[in-house]
Amino acid sequence: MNLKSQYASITMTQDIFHSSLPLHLESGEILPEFDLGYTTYGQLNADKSNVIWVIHALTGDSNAQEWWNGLIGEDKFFDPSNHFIICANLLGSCYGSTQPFSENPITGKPYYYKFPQMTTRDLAQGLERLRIHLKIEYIHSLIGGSLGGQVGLEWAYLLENKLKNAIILASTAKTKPWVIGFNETQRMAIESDCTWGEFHERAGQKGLETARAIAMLTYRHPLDLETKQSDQSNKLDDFRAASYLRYQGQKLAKRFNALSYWTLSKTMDCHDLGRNRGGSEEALSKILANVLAIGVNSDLLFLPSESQFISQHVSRGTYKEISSNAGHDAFLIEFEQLSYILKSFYLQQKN
Ligand SMILES: CC(=O)SCCNC(=O)CCNC(=O)[C@H](O)C(C)(C)COP(=O)(O)OP(=O)(O)OC[C@H]1O[C@@H](n2cnc3c(N)ncnc32)[C@H](O)[C@@H]1OP(=O)(O)O
Ligand SMILES: N[C@@H](CCO)C(=O)O
Repeated sequence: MNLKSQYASITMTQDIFHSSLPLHLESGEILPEFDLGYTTYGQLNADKSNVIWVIHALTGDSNAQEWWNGLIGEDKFFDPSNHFIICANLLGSCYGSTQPFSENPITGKPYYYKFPQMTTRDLAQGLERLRIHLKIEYIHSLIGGSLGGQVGLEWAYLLENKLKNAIILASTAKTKPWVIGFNETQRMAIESDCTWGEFHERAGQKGLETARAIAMLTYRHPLDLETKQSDQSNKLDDFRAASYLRYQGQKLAKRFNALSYWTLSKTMDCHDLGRNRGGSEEALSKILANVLAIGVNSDLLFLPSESQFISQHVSRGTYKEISSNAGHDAFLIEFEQLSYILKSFYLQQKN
């Protein structure tokens, strides 16, 4: 299906890939079949060398040109006039891919709370199926931040020499207890919603609001809130920071569901590139692609040292840092710095 692009000259397609073959998950469970919603921008060039594969973060979707609009689009760093850009909605997420509200073909009913646990390795396997389906033999660059970076690392490991560059932003080779702890507080918020356990798409939505409010405090830096959410008058209540977090919670709950959120946060928790591969250092050293690991100086969730670790242990690694008060989410916001970092990374390869 072709959709009308906001740019008349650029081709944009949106489709759903259906895999009728089972996906054997790391947990030992099996997903009998699955869908992946995906979007492409631009066209594959004659020598099939211009594929840019974007991997979204926790609550993103496949419309990469919308949520990464400072990086992807006409005259942006990744320009669909030159690149064939693909982004697929990750397994477990609710934007066109198989997720807890999808029908389990074995029972004929939605999975709901019995949706299998998925790892970032499983999610990468899902993307690999789509790559094969699209007959893409070579990926010029994959790029992803946070959860998208975790999946990106797993996929870079699997792709071996089918990938030239992996750009991993604000992410990690193995999820630290700090992040698992924050994710657990968010799941506790969801569990405390009295509708959690019910069998409908709004189950746990109030809890999801609280979960997102907690998460926002890990995606921002205290200085960011200080700058944007300080109150001018001598207030005793109704602080801006409070309404900001409530608003952010409501905003997410309108577009996401608690079961997908739960599933993907569990996926993030058990991310470990080195599992059954001799540890993180060993696994990183086996990645054949050039790896650009980008940290954010104010990231309180995935620390810059975790991105440095990635760059130090892959065989061809570069580390760059975004300087920002925005915190973790700077990778979704600081487009100018990001474009500059990417430009210097690709230039360095030519020399
Ligand atoms: C269908 C879809 O949307 S698909 C998925 C799109 N999202 C993704 O892909 C996930 C990645 N993106 C993100 O996480 C975010 O969009 C980011 C990080 C890029 C930017 O976050 P934002 O929420 O836009 O930025 P910020 O933290 O500055 O908050 C601004 C919002 O808070 C509101 N706000 C700011 N201060 C306050 C306050 N004191 N009280 C209430 N609301 C406030 C603003 O009005 C604004 O609202 P809006 O989003 O309705 O315009
Ligand atoms: N803000 C990101 C999560 C942090 O990487 C998202 O909502 O996808």
